[in-house]
Amino acid sequence: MYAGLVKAQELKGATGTSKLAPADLAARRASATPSSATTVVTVAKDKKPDVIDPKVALLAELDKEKREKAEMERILREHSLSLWRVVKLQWKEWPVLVVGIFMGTLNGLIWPAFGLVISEMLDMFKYTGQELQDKAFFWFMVFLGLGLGNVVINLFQFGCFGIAGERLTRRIRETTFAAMLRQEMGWFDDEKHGTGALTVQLSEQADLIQNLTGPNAANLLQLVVAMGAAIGLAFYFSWQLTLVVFACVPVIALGSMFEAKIMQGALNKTRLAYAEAGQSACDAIQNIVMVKALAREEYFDKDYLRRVKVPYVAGVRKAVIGAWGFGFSQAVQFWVYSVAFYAGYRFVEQNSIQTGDLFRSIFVILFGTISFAQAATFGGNIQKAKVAAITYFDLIDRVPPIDSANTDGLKPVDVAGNVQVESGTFSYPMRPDATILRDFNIEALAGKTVALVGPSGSGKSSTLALALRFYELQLGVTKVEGYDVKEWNLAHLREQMAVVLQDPTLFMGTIRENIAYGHPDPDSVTEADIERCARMANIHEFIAALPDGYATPVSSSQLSGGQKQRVCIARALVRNPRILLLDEATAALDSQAERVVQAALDVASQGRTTITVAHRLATIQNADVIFVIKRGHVVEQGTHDELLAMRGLYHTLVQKQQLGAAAK
Ligand SMILES: Nc1ncnc2c1ncn2[C@@H]1O[C@H](COP(=O)(O)OP(=O)(O)OP(=O)(O)O)[C@@H](O)[C@H]1O
Repeated sequence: MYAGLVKAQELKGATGTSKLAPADLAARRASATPSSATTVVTVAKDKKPDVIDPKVALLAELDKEKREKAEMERILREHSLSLWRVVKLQWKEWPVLVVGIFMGTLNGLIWPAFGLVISEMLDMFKYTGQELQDKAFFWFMVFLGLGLGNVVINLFQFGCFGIAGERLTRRIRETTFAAMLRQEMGWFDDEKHGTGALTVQLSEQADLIQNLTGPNAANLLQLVVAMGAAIGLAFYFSWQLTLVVFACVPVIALGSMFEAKIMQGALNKTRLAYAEAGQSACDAIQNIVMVKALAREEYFDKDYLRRVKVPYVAGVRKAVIGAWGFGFSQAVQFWVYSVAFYAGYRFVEQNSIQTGDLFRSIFVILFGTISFAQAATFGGNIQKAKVAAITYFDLIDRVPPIDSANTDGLKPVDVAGNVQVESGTFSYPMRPDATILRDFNIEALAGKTVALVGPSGSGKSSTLALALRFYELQLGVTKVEGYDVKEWNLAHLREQMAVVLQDPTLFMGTIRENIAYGHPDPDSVTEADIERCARMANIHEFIAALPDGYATPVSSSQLSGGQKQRVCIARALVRNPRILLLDEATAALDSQAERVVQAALDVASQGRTTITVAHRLATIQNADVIFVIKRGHVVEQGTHDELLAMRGLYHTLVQKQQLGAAAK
């Protein structure tokens, strides 16, 4: 009774935490010790689901944008991008690119040429009768031809650059993924290379790099050619007038920049103001009980309306400023023409240029700008594209210290399965200051079953990772079959081993595929092999009873944890490994599934070296040698009986488990 009251009060005290902002609550949960975590979870159950504060979310988003920008700037500062390498990336597509470049050049010429044609065409009105009719028909045909040319040119220009771009994307994705898979485990431990970051890199990087190539390159080419041709022709017809127009360019550029700046500032203000209004609504909804109890619905409604007015005003301001800005930047263009025409008139008056050249020059610039404007959609985000290209080249250039693409190294045959770690000192690359194993020695003789036991975090799983050469010792040596693992051919080393982990990992595909790809050459695995391994893993009957048998996709088969684990054991067996590594293979299962899986594992370990990590000591009693590990050091070793007789750590662990079992 008393205990119950204390507990009730503890819970009440804990409800105070509900006052915390959601972010704080989340942070507390994340850092909570197991016992305090339980309390917080209880509180969370009683509480309404956390509402994400829109202002906090927006500030976090703005902060993220700021950090991403800073990181981008850092990458751009510290690395240089060789444009030549980007060009070489597209090398293979040169036939389509040549066509695309040719068409892009023509496309850039089309509008300045049109300007020229118009100015020439105006000339025809000085003719009359048949002559005028002939000229009119001629220009009719010219425009028709220009239209048709436009269709063909655009088709080939964008088609070719588009195809080249898509091929490039595919190649970048393939090479990126291959480069990722090639990296050592330590690389994956870095939070920069977490699953989320890598999948985003895989999906976005190629598209971003395309901004430096593909259709964007087509646009850039068109833009350069259009401007080049327009300026060249304009200069040719009247250099004086062209210089006058040039003098106005900074005004046009300033107009556009001014507009963009004001719009961005207004946009950020509106976003923040909306977020603040949202925060008030969010507060009211989160505390709806109190709002209703106080009958303050109207008050909160008015408060919300008052707050929404701020972003409304900001929005209207933005629209008006935007309209002014747009109008102004358009007007500037006309003002430039007015200056040009007036200057033109003065030049004609002074006889410095002919009227015909004045028109040619003005029309060429006028229509050249149209092409420029069309192509100015080009850009995407060049900065982001450059960062993506730098990151891509960095990744594909990186030669990992433990390189799974390296085909060198020893390939011993007739491996018996001896494993040793001698005087090992080890820390993980991402935590070099934390020594995980110290003066660590274990030996697993061929065909024997060796167990690693000890408190959580003592370094048992790390030992298996060393045998697989996922990581390397800083001091000492890990040997397989008497050879340092560093001397082995990496793929061949791992082919000698199979791993069964605590959480069964099955991949997309059928049960058959999931078993077969355990083999180094999955295509060579026969139906009989698969069935034999499934029988040994004690899962054949179950699979055979499924409507599609081994062809059942694992996603739809709804396998239980124990069944999945047995499929994993079959997959391990199909490799016919000399060394079987079991890392808490039955720990996630209930006792009935554990028995079945344990029986499968007992069969699987026959005739091969087995190194097993286990918390449940009952499962490793029959091991040939048990190593008891404490804080990265082997403190006891021997058989179950020998260790019990020592009355040391192993004895204590067994006693604890027996007590635990008895208590249950
Ligand atoms: N990839 C990693 N990077 C950095 N530290 C790691 C990594 N993996 C494990 N560790 C740390 O190494 C120590 C030993 O971990 P290991 O998994 O080998 O212990 P364990 O004895 O198998 O523990 P458990 O029984 O709980 O699985 C732990 O402190 C763990 O936090």
